[in-house]
Amino acid sequence: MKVLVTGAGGMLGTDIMHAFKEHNTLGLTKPELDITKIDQVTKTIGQYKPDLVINCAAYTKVDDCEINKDLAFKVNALGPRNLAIACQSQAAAIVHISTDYVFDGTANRPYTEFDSTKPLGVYGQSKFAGEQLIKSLMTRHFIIRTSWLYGANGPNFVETMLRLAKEYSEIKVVNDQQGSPTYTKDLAQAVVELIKTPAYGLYHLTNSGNCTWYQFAKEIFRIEGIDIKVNPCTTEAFPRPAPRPKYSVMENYFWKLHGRPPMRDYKEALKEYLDSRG
Ligand SMILES: NC(=O)C1=CN([C@@H]2O[C@H](COP(=O)(O)OP(=O)(O)OC[C@H]3O[C@@H](n4cnc5c(N)ncnc54)[C@H](O)[C@@H]3O)[C@@H](O)[C@H]2O)C=CC1
Repeated sequence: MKVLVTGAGGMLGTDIMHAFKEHNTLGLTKPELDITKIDQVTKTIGQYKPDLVINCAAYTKVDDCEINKDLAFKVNALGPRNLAIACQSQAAAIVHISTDYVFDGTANRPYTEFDSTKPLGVYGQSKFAGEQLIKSLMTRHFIIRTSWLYGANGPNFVETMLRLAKEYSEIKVVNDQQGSPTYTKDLAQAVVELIKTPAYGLYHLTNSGNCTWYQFAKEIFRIEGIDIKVNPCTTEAFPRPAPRPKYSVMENYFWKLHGRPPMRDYKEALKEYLDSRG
């Protein structure tokens, strides 16, 4: 299968490239293909003629999106639209990555793919607009909502905690936001499995289990044997420009209905990630 990966230099994009190395895969970074430029997108996809495009490109700085609203919608909504138009005209399928931030976090049980969305901030709004544009412009789409990503190839929460532990003997971490940390390597492997069938549609895909950021930090330090005092705090005590959902655990319901075993527990995935850092 001929595959084209956008945002191939990003955290998930790099692991997607590894996972798809058995395929005939071309990865393009932002300087090589800017998804906001419709002419570039249609030309590149028209020339390469992929069977599948995997869109890992996004404007992911959640707080910056609040200030740079136009850029957020350009990259996260019009970018996927451009890809959808080009894919549709070349009869290519698309995998598009979306986010738990499409939810407002007021649920008291894991969100399924059937639940209503209500993004709280610009990032979530722009990502949701991207989902809608893809859905309305092409049928052969896999839209994957994932959450709390970490992996070898980008700044992430795990690396931030390990850095802070070198600088401080005591830190505070938010304990009233709950989600499912997900290892980019596991997500990339799940994408490999998913695209084997034409079971198009919307999927929630995360590692199993859930925690607060505070509990996630405690688990990182436990596995690493790091002695640091971690104090739980509220979101209000740690103000950020963009609002975050308090609860964004997602049931991987369609994945389950599709007959797939749950992705492994986040603690097991986290241990493998930490061990791989040496
Ligand atoms: N990091 C996280 O915790 C989560 C991420 N996601 C989604 O997962 C996907 C991958 O995210 P990450 O790998 O973490 O992000 P990342 O920021 O590491 O990678 C995104 C890549 O997109 C590229 N990019 C930005 N604007 C572009 C443009 N106009 N054209 C082409 N490329 C462009 C960047 O250069 C970067 O390499 C994104 O769709 C993101 O919204 C979803 C949930 C959680």
